Amino acid sequence: MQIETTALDGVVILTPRRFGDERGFFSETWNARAMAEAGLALDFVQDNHAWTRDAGTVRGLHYQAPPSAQDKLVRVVRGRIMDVAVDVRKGSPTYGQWTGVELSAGTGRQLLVPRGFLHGYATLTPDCDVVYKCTDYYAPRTEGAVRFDDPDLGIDWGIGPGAAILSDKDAAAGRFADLDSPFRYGETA
Ligand SMILES: Cc1cn([C@H]2C[C@H](O)[C@@H](COP(=O)(O)OP(=O)(O)O[C@H]3O[C@H](C)C(=O)[C@H](O)[C@H]3O)O2)c(=O)[nH]c1=O
Repeated sequence: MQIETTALDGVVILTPRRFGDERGFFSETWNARAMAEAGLALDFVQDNHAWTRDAGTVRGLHYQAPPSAQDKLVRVVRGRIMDVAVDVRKGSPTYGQWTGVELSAGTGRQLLVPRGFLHGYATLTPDCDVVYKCTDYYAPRTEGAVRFDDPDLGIDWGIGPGAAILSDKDAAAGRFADLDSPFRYGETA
């Protein structure tokens, strides 16, 4: 498994090895021992699968607050997305900064988004299947959300200037400047 760091400490790109042959390929997309050996021992308890019909759709930016904070391991099994993490750990030297990584079925790249980060993605193709593992269960009452197009964040989602397709919930999300993040840099609980 190849591991690449990003500008945000803790947000890492994982690319599992693919064994190709005349039939296609085989890949171990997650291996607890390999992750632990890489210092990424995470106890995932929930797998998610989101199918999105149209390109130009944005899901996010969301987090779940402690005690339901989630680390997420995101990958794409059909199509291509721009996967984005925003640092919302108070006291972090990269607080309010974002990183975007293209994930696709073609590359098999995965993004590890730890607790303490807002997460969202934009679909760059129609008919996108995104699957991701979480280290805590769904707890909607603990959810925090920020508008994907907040000017204070300045995220380039790779979907051009046209209106993004959003859920009503995401369209009503608040400003980053109004966020009272429950996360603090250096705290893991
Ligand atoms: C997240 C979630 C949702 N649901 C139900 C609740 C709603 O009836 C329906 C759609 O939920 P929502 O609109 O919150 O889905 P997304 O907009 O894709 O939300 C996700 O978007 C970004 C990318 C994230 O990282 C989070 O995992 C999550 O917030 O699925 C569940 O039953 N369990 C869950 O874990």
